[in-house]
Amino acid sequence: MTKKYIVAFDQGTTSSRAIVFDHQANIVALSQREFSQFYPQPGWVEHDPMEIWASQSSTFTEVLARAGIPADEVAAIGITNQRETTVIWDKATGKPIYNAIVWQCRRSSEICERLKAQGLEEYVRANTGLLLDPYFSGTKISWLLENVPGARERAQRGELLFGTIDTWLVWKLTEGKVHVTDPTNASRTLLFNIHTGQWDPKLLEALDIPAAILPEVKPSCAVYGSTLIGGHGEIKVAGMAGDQQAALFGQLCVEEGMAKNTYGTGCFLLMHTGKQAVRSRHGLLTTIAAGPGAELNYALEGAVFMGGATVQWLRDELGLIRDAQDTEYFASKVEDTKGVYLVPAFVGLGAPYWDPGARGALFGLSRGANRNHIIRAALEAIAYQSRDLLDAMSKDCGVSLKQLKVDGGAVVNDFLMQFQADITDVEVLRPRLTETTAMGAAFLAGLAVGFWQSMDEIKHKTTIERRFVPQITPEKRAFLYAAWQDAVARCRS
Ligand SMILES: Nc1ncnc2c1ncn2[C@@H]1O[C@H](COP(=O)(O)OP(=O)(O)O)[C@@H](O)[C@H]1O
Ligand SMILES: O=P(O)(O)OC[C@H](O)CO
Repeated sequence: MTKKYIVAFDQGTTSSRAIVFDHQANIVALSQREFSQFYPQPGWVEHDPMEIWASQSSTFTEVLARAGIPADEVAAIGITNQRETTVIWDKATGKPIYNAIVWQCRRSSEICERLKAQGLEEYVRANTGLLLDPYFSGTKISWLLENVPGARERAQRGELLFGTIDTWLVWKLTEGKVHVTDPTNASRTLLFNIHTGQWDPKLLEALDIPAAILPEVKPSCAVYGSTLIGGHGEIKVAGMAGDQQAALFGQLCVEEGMAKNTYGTGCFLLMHTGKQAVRSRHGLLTTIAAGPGAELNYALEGAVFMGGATVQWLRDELGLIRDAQDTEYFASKVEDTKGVYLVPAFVGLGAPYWDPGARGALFGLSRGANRNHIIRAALEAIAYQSRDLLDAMSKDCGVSLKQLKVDGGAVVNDFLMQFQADITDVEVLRPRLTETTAMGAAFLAGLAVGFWQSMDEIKHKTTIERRFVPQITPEKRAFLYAAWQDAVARCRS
C-alpha cells in the first residue's frame, strides 16, 4: 500500500488533536477532543494521563474515518505536545501514580525556593537555560516523589518511569516498549544540560531524582518505534518536538533571527538563534530548537502563562461570552477599553517577570465600564504580554523585529492580531494554515521516514494568508503601553 499521509498528534493543554497531512502539506482531516482540567487548590492544575491517552487515541481513529483513508496509508505518526507537564507511572502496570502535574501548576514553588537557598539558580541558568520556577518538570517530579506515598522507594527500585506528554504517548503507542523523549522536551525539564545534550548528574542529585526513571533522549527527527494503533499493521512513530519548538519548525523559522509567536492556552514567542545558546539578560529562556539533523540548535523563548486561557476565563468563570470567538464581536463594539486593564496573572507571571506570587487584577473600572470593555481589555492583555516578550527579545539581541509570524488557536481573532500589530509596531503575518504546531511535527515525522526528502522540499509548503500592519500613532502606542506597565507593576508580589 502506498504511504500517502502523515498524521500529527498535537496534544495541547486544553485538547488533543490528530491531523492528517498529504504530500503537499495540506490538511486532509482534523479531529479534536477536549479533556478535563482539574484545579484541586488555588494555583494547582492537573490532567488525567489516561484521559489524555484516550482522547488522543480516539482522535486518531476518528481522523482516519473523516479522511476516509485506511491506517496502512499512513507513513508515520509525528508527535507534538504541551511541554513540562509531568507524568510518573508504574513500569509494570502502566498506571500513573498520580495525575499529570500541568506546566501551569504552581505547587512546587517551595521546592524552587529551597533550591534557590542552596545557591543552585546560577548553575540552573547556565546549564539548562531555565530558571528556578515551578513551570518546569524537575520540581514537579520532586514534588511527586516527596508526596505520593512510597513513590521515592519505588523510583529507587526502578519500578517507575517519568515522562513529559511526548514520552507518555510514545510509551502508550508502543505498548510500553519505548521510553524516549527528544531534546526540545528534555530542555524543559530542568534536568537536561543544553550544552552537552545529556541529563545533568548534578541537577539529578540536587533534586534527588533517580536517573533510572528518565527516558532516553533521541533527536527530534528520528524513528522511535512503531504502533499497532490503527489495527492494520505497524505504523512508524517518528518525529517529535515540544509544541512551541514544533511551531517554530512548522513556521520554517530554521535560521538565526527568525521568530514566531503562538497564541494557545499561553503565548510563546521563540526566536531561532542557530548554533548559539544565547543567554538572556532580560528574563527570557534559552531552549533547544527542533531541526532535521541530530546537532543541537537553540532558541530564545518568552513564555506567558495566560494567553487564550484568559478568554476561557471570560467564558467559564465570568460567563461573559459563550464561545471564544464572541470576544472579537464584543471587543469591536467599543472604541477602546475606557481605561480598563486586565492583568491575567492568575497563576503568577511568566516571562519576563517570573513572579509566581503575582495575582490577577482588573484596573481602571469606572461607572460606564461594561462587559465589552472587560472583554476588550482581556484580548488586549494577550497582546500587551506578547509585547513584553518582544521588547525583552529586542534588548537581548540588539535588534528589533520588523515582522512576526503567528499561529495557535487565538490567531483567528482579527481584533487581537490587529491590536498586536498596533501595540508592538511590528507587521503580524498570519499563515494560511494556522495549525503550524501540528505541521512542524508532521514535517519532522515526514523527513524522518523519507516521506519528504529534504528541507528544500518542504520550504515552499507554507504561505501567508493575511498581514496586519500597525495603524496607531507612536504617541497612542506609548500612552497605552505605559498604562499597561503600571498595571503590571501593581500586581507584582
Ligand atoms: N476566536 C478566538 N479569539 C480568542 N481566543 C480564542 C479564539 N479561538 C480560540 N481561542 C483561544 O485559543 C486557545 C486554544 O488554542 P489552541 O492553540 O488550541 O491551544 P492549546 O494548544 O493550548 O490547547 C483557547 O485558550 C481559546 O480560548
Ligand atoms: O498547550 P499550549 O499550546 O498552550 O502549550 C503549552 C506549552 O508547551 C507550555 O510550555
